[in-house]
Amino acid sequence: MAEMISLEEARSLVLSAVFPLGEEVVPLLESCGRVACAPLSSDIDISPFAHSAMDGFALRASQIASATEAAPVPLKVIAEEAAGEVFEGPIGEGECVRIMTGAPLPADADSVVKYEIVEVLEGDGKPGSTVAFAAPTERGSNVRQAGEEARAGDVVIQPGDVIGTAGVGFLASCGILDVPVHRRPVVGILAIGSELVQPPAVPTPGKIRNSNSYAMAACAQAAGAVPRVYPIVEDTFEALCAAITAATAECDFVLTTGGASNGDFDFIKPVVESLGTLLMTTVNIRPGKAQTFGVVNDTPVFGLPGNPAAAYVGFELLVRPALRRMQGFAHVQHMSVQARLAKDVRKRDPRRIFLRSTITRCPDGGFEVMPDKNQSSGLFGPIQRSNCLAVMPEGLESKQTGDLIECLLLGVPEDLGL
Ligand SMILES: Nc1nc2c(c(=O)[nH]1)N[C@H]1C(S)=C(S)[C@@H](COP(=O)(O)OP(=O)(O)OC[C@H]3O[C@@H](n4cnc5c(N)ncnc54)[C@H](O)[C@@H]3O)O[C@H]1N2
Ligand code: MOO
Repeated sequence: MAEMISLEEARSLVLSAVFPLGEEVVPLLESCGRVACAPLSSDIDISPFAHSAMDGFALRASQIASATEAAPVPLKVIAEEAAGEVFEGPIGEGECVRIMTGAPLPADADSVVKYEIVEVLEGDGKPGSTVAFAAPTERGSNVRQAGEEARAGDVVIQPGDVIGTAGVGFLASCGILDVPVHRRPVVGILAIGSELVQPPAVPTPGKIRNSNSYAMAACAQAAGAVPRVYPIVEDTFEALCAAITAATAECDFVLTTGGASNGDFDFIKPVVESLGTLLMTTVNIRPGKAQTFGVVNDTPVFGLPGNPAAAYVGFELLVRPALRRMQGFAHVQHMSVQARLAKDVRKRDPRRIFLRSTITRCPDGGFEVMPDKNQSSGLFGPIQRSNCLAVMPEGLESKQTGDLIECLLLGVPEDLGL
């Protein structure tokens, strides 16, 4: 096993060890944002019948083919048809039917002319009135055909499609209220560290509050997974072995923070190695080069570093893609854009550096990015204040104000304020 690997190698290693989970059937509303895992088809044509797209008059285009401003064609209104009603009668040569949007097109009609361009000659435009048409219309005008969107039996959502908000409506029109989707992974979250106390307890000297478990649970939830937070694990080989054994038996994916480096009390690497297969220990990124990954009890185990920012970055770059892959998503990485740096960045570490930063849109339509002044790997605050990670590539090349830099967007554009 190579000691330090690139982010790309690490990501493909992690992704090759995880697979889309099996099916669960969820109520339609809960399927939004989930990935379908079976073909879904409609039981009826959509729409079920040809209907009017306008409030107007239903007729045959041939009836008003000769209509001009100078010689409008008058027609008698013989009936009115509202949405939900069906007009079954014939429409004679000199006749038309007043029709509302959504009402079925009468069998004898092939077009609808909207109110606005029809003149009422006699009456109020309702049955018994006479209306005049001053221009011809095209056959099929203002008519939505039966089965325009789908025919009964057509597959409307394919396996692998992400069901969006409109997809929920589409499935409702198909009569589907129970949707088979890929299961969300249950992610066991374990904070390792004898120095940790559980909030809200006030730490005694030498102790700190366990904030990572909360952040990682939030990250897992934001990635679509179901977090299961376990008690703090003390820094001993035996305690960690027991905790990992239990969590791998109960979860689809296990995540730890801390104990990932080479200190005297860092046990995640030896524990994964002794219980299963250790696949990775170190990635060429900052913050967070200590990134352990392996498989125990057929369950992926990811050991993130203990420093909060290092754990966060490791999660977003390596764990989130795995959790998305397990839910069947084809796209597993954050979107990135190029932005102009708002200040000089000196590079003193050859690792690829992910700067906690704020990206904004410039008046010219481009983007500008300002790295937070505090890039300590021990802090959550700068990440809370940021909306992206600006990426300084491997090597020691610094960047100047105005240079373009890749930025990974952390969240949806509305939340990012872009
Ligand atoms: N000799 C070396 N020492 C260290 C190296 C190195 O290469 N050589 N790497 C440093 C880097 S980089 C990192 S990152 C850390 C990663 O180490 P660990 O994963 O073993 O992290 P810990 O030592 O357990 O903790 C680091 C730091 O974070 C605090 N922490 C831990 N867990 C939590 C939690 N759940 N909530 C809040 N804060 C937490 C912990 O108290 C420490 O302050 O190693 C460096 N050392
Ligand atoms: O892995 Mo560390 O985050 O550079 O402190």
